[in-house]
Parts: sequence; C-alpha cells; structure tokens
Amino acid sequence: MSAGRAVLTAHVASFSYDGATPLLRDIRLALGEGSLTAILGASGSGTSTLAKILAGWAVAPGRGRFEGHLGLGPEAPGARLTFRGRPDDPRLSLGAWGQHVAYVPQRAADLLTGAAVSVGEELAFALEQRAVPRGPMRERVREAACAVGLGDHLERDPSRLSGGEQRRLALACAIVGRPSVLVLDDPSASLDGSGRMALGSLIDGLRAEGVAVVVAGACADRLARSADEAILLDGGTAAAEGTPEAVFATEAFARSGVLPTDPADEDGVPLATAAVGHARGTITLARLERVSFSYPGSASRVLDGADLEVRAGEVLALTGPNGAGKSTALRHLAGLARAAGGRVLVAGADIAGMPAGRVAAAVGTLFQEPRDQLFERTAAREVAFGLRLRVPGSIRLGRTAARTRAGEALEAVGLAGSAGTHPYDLSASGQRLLALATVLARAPRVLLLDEPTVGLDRHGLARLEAVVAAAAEGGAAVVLSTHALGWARLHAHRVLSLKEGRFAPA
Ligand SMILES: Nc1ncnc2c1ncn2[C@@H]1O[C@H](COP(=O)(O)OP(=O)(O)OP(=O)(O)O)[C@@H](O)[C@H]1O
Repeated sequence: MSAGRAVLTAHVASFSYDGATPLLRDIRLALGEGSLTAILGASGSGTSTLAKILAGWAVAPGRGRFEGHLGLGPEAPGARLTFRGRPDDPRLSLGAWGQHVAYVPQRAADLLTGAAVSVGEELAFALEQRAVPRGPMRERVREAACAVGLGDHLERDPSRLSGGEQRRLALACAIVGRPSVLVLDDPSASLDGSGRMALGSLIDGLRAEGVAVVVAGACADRLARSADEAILLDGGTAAAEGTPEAVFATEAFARSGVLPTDPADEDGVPLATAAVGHARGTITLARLERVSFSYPGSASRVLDGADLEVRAGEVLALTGPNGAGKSTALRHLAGLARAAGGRVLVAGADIAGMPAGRVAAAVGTLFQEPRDQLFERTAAREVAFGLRLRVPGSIRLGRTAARTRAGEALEAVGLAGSAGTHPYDLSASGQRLLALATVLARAPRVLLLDEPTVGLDRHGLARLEAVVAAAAEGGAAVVLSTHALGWARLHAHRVLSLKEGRFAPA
C-alpha cells in the first residue's frame, strides 16, 4: 500500500480461527518506512485479527489457520516467510519477530508480564532479554515512561494502575525496544485528552525516525484521518483502500459500521447537554456524601470529600483525567470499595457494612474490563446466570423465565445471533455488549457503566444509547464514566469532572 521502502509486507491469502470459515481473505499490506496505516472495520470485521497477524500473535499452531506471506525488510528470499496452514509451516519466533514488530493489543493489560513489581521493572523486561547494559537501559526506561506521561510513576505497581495508565504503560513497553514497526489496536481507548495528544506526538516522533505505525479500530478518529493509507475491512476482505479521504468517501465505508467521528471529539457539541432533555425523576437513587478514600499503602487520597447524587431517570456521566478516580467512585457505589470517610447511599440506604452481594440487588456494574466479569460457556448462559442467583432483596427467576429474559437482553444489545457463542470468542466490543446485557437483564435500579463506549462501532454505540435511554426512561439511575466527552454531552443529562478527589460540573 505504501510507496516508501517497505519494512513489513504481508499477504493474508486466508486466515481462519476454526480452520474452516475464513475470517480474512486476500489482504495485502506493504508498510513503508515512517508510514502511518489505518486498518478500519466494524466489530467482528477482523481488524484485531489482522493486527495480531502482523504482530505474529496469530501465526502459530493452534492459533488459527494462516495461508499467506509475512516479510520483514525489503523483500528477499529468506526475509519472507510463507505459510500454508500446515504443520511444516515455518515457526515464527515471537521473540525475534517482536524485536522488529511491537504490538499493543486491544486489551492493553495482556501485554504486561504480570510479574513485574514496578512500572520501571515492567519496562526493563524487554531490554533485559536483549542484554542491554544497565546505564542505557535505565535511560531508555525513563525515556519511554516520560513519552507516555508515566515519568513520575516508575515505582508504581503495574497491577494497581488505572485502565488508562495501564494502556500508557503497554504503549511504553512497546516502544522501549525501538521497533521498526508498531502495531496498535484501538490505541486511544481509555486515554484522556492529554493521553491522546501525547499518543499523537509520540506517533509523529516515531514516524520521523522511520518507524512504520499501524492503528486498527472501528473509529475514523484523528489518528486514522492523519494516516497515509487506510484499509477498510468488510465481509472478510479489503472493501476499500487508499487515502483516508478516498476510503471515507466510499459507499462501503458508509455501510461498514465504522464510526465516522470520534465520540471523544467535542467539536460542535454544545456545552450544555442536549439531546436527552430533562431527567424527570426526583428520587435520589445513589449518593456519595463527602466521601474520602485512599488505596492501602498510598498516602494520596483518590476521593477527597467527593459529593455526587444521581436521581431516578437520570443519566450522569463522569469524566476526568486518567487515574483521577472515576472507577474508584463507581466501586464505592457498587459497595466494592469502602469509604474511609463520608457516606454512600444506594436506594436510600447507607451501604456501610452492607455486603457487596446485597448492594448488587439494586446495582448492576459494567466493569472497565468486561472480560473480567465473563466466565460462562455461552453468551446466553452468561446472561441467565445472574437471573438464577439467590440475591437477598431480588427475585430469582425460574429456568424458562431466565432464558427468555436473557434472550431479550441479548437482543437489546444486538447479540441475539451470538447466544450460543463462547464469551471469549466474541470480539472485545462484543464482550462489552455481552457484559452490558448481563447487567441490563437484572433491571437494576442503579446502573454503573465504566467506559461503556470503548471499542464500540456505530451499531454497538447505537445499541448502548438505546439501552441507556430505555433504562433511564424506566426509572433507573445511570452513572457512567467516560473519556468520550462529545458523546457524553449528547447522551447524559449531566457531566461531572473528577479532579483532585472531587466532582465539579465539566
Ligand atoms: N487496587 C489499587 N491499589 C492501589 N491503587 C489503585 C488501585 N486501583 C487504582 N488505583 C489508583 O487509584 C487512582 C484512581 O484509579 P481509577 O481506576 O479510579 O482512575 P480512573 O479515573 O478510573 O482512571 P482511567 O480514566 O485511567 O480509567 C489511580 O492513581 C490508580 O493508579
């Protein structure tokens, strides 16, 4: 695709996960030095799979059947690997490939070792494998951390970072090894405004040094718009290719379900929240009253006298920088974190000392990482599970009623056709919608949604908007945390920003 000297070439003649139904067919890429390529496609179109193939993660026995070529550097015999989906295919050494091609998956935490006790150690890991001497290693670790805004967090425990901070760390891990190709799946997900700006500058800097960058996703955001080349995946193949402008102008793009604008963009969105009208309810369903909280072992207060109130029928959006404490505030409302000072009230009751299981009778939570809340064999069973539980204060449904309700909830989020699918076989956005269905099915009075828009395409976002509006119409209180500020201004009654432990109108 790119006219510059190719640093990576790929021909995906065919790729399937199950060895039978091809997900991708006849896709060719040639990534030029210093180029930016956008791989766009709606949920399930294969953008993440193509990113994984380029990164070498999907090219291994047991990971799927790949037929085609992968080549590093100018095409030459030996630099090109040919795959026929057979046992005698070349073994792609992820270690060797990874020295040239770095990758940040959609679920950024998957890139982290899980063994490092500090951000600095996590970053040093890849360099230790390459025997980089201590002095330069320290310098490169600091440089990579600073590039993503984690320069002051080198001593922090990676497992205790917020979602956005973890994405920043994964990005730093990818660049610390100085790759010649960087593949980023949904790179802006969970990043605040400054994180997005830093990502843009980082990519510009890497391209100036000759690194070929690939961004994959379901949104024609600023990064995709600034690409040299875009490729639109639809129906398993490249439905359009060319400059972003040319691709965005095609009928295939209009049909595809790719978001034509970024939900984070505030351009043209009025400051006062608009489309949803006024919340009608007067009953307060959830409240934080002067809540203070610090995580164990940390001197700083994440919440510091935070006040928040949400009424029946209201959609309240929480925004604020990465690490500000939005998820922490939601955890308090779900009874999963306990205030050190102040009170948390849900449906009129002070929940101090109330077991989280009991709070769950009134509250449903969509977590920031939805895969963490999925554990069943099929999507239908996943949704039915919570309906069959004995939760004090809520009604346990019989098997048939639970199945019917689960079907309705799957239908509402657009997953009726995936009822029999294993939750882990759904795309990341499919998993988010499934987790949302598990919450909706129980019809809780308070809905807590942690970054519900992340990774959703146009169809997914429309479903989310519909179910949030319907829940509020039905009298539920909805509290969602988001960096999609433009979207929040359109779909929430109020938007609050969390800074220094307190909420204020955004
Ligand atoms: N289990 C934990 N132990 C210690 N610190 C934590 C833990 N979980 C989160 N933190 C820290 O608390 C702060 C608030 O985190 P939280 O996840 O609530 O932020 P957030 O506003 O939701 O961020 P993001 O926008 O990145 O998702 C961050 O500094 C985070 O690193």
